Amino acid sequence: MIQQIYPSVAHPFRYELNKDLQFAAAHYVPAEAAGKCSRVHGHTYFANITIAGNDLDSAGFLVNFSEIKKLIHDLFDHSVLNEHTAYFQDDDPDRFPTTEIVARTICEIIQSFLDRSGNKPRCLQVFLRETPTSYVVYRPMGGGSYGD
Ligand SMILES: Nc1nc2c(c(=O)[nH]1)N=C([C@H](O)[C@H](O)COP(=O)(O)OP(=O)(O)OP(=O)(O)O)CN2
Ligand SMILES: [Zn+2]
Repeated sequence: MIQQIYPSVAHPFRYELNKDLQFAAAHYVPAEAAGKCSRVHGHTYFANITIAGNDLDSAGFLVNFSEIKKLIHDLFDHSVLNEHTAYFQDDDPDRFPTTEIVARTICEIIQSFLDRSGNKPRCLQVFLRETPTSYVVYRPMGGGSYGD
C-alpha cells in the first residue's frame, strides 16, 4: 500500500475514521477527447475513504473498517468498470468511469450503506489515486449536513 499524506477535511464531528483500500480494475473513457484513455487499459486504484460522525454503534465502531473494504473492493476488484452499468454508462458523460466519477460513485455507495446504519455516519471525502501521478479528491456537497 502506498504511504500517503491525505488532504484533511474540516468538520465538526467527534469521530473521524479513514480507510485505505486498493483494487485493480480496467476501464476506458468513451470520449474522443480522452485520447489514449478511450482504449481499454487498467489501473491499481488506491482509495482513502474519510467517514465521520458523533455516535458509535454497538461494537464501539463508527463503522467497521472491513465493511468499507468489502463494499468497494469486492465490487470493483478485477473487473471492468464500464461493465458496472448500475454505476457507469457509456452514453452519459456524467457516468463515465473517470477518476472524478469513480471517486464520487465510491462515496455514494458508501453513503448509501451508512444511511442504513443506526448511528448514521457521513462519508466526507474520497481520495482516489488512479496512477502514480494522478488523483482526485471528492467531497460531497452538503457532506456536512451537520444538523442531521
Ligand atoms: N481529469 C481527468 N483526466 C484524465 C483522466 C481522468 O479520469 N480524469 N483519465 C485519464 C486516463 O484514464 C489515464 O489512465 C490517466 O492519465 P494520465 O495521468 O495522463 O496517465 P499517465 O500515466 O500517462 O501520466 P504521466 O504523468 O504523463 O506519466 C487521462 N486524463
Ligand atoms: Zn485510466
